[in-house]
Formats: sequence, C-alpha cells, structure tokens
Amino acid sequence: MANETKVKICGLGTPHHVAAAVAAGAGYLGFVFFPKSPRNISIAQARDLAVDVPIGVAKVALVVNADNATLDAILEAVPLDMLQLHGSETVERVAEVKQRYGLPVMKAVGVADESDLAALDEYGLVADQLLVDAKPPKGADLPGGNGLAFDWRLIANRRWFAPWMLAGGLTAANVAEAVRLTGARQVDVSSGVENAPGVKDEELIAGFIRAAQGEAG
Ligand SMILES: O=C(O)c1ccccc1NCC(=O)[C@H](O)[C@H](O)COP(=O)(O)O
Repeated sequence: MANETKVKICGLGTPHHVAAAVAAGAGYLGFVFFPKSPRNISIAQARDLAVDVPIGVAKVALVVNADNATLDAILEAVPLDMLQLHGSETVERVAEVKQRYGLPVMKAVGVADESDLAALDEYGLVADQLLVDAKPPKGADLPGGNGLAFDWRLIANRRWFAPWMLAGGLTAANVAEAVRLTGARQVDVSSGVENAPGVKDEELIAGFIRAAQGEAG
C-alpha cells in the first residue's frame, strides 16, 4: 500500500526536470547555490525555475556557509519557501538566519558514526527541519550530493525535536529499506536520480518517488 513519504528532489537545474519532479509528486524541490557543484545554478536560473512551481511544493535554496549578502541576493530574486544550510553553520548562525529572513531553515548534519549524532540533538532545538545526510569523505569537493549512504542503523528509533529528512546515497532500489529501517517520513535525493553528475533523469525521478512511497515498479 502506498505511504505518504515526502520526497525532496535536490539539485534541479532545468524547467523540464522541475516539471517532472512536480508531476511525479515531489514535496520539495532543491536549488543548489554552490559554485563547485555540478548542480550549481545562478540566481536568475533559480528564479525562472521557481516562479512556476505550484503552491504546496516547497522551493528550497541550498547554500553552504553563505553570508548575509549572498542570502539577501538570492532571497530578493527567488521566491523560496525554505533555506537549507549545508555547510559548517553553527547553531547560532542557524538561529540568526531564521530570524533575519523569516523562512524555515533546514540544517544538514553529516553522519558517519555515533559521534556525529549529538549534533542532531543540538541543531534540532533551533532548526525547523534536520537533513540527516551522509558525512562527506575527507577531502571531498562537495559537502553533500556525493551519492554515499551511511549506516542507517545508527539512527533507527532515534527522534529529534525538529522534523527530519533522510539523505545520502538513496536510490529507487534502496529507499524503501531506508525508510523501513529509520522510520523516515521524508527523504531527499540527488545523485540517485541522475544519469551523470548534475544531470537529472525524468524516469529516475518518477521511479524514486514511487519507490519512496511504497508503490511497485
Ligand atoms: O548536491 C550538491 O551538489 C551539493 C553541493 C553542496 C552541498 C550540498 C549538496 N547536496 C546536498 C543535498 O541535499 C543532497 O541531496 C544530499 O546530500 C543527498 O545527495 P545524494 O547522496 O547525492 O543523493
């Protein structure tokens, strides 16, 4: 039977793939503002992608240690529903961004082992959402979007003050098991719906959302 798992498709860069994600039932669309990423888009591109997204589908800007000037420029031009902080932003910075912009903030926390879990408790007290993601390998160019999973058993039966989303190496083949093991009600994917770095695939997007929501095929 189908479930109501909410899906975020991250790193969208074309109107075609935004439309495909919306048509397939995505609950969140992620736009990456990080020049080193193959998914990076300009503010003008993001505005053009965001303006036609239907109400009810959340448009999320992903930034990495962005300063106020950068956030000002993004938010002046792009109609957004949420900010995703995906760098080493402190708890205080998360609170500051929330207050300054009045938008919900999702803080990404990288997990590789038990020692990473305390940060989820801390950020969960201030962020509106947590993104529980795989920790990037040492020396990685990207702090996220690496297509790597972590050991989901680390967070089985754990809960935080804020709602949370599972990320990291999810694909249509493993997302149902990840949801079953962790109890996640929301999942995020980037590499797993691409056929090359930064190149989304309509069929993979639809297949991922079906699999996350427990639909066959
Ligand atoms: O996706 C990127 O290029 C990226 C760049 C810089 C910081 C974060 C980035 N992605 C974060 C995401 O929200 C991804 O969807 C998440 O890490 C899962 O990625 P993947 O393992 O590729 O599904």
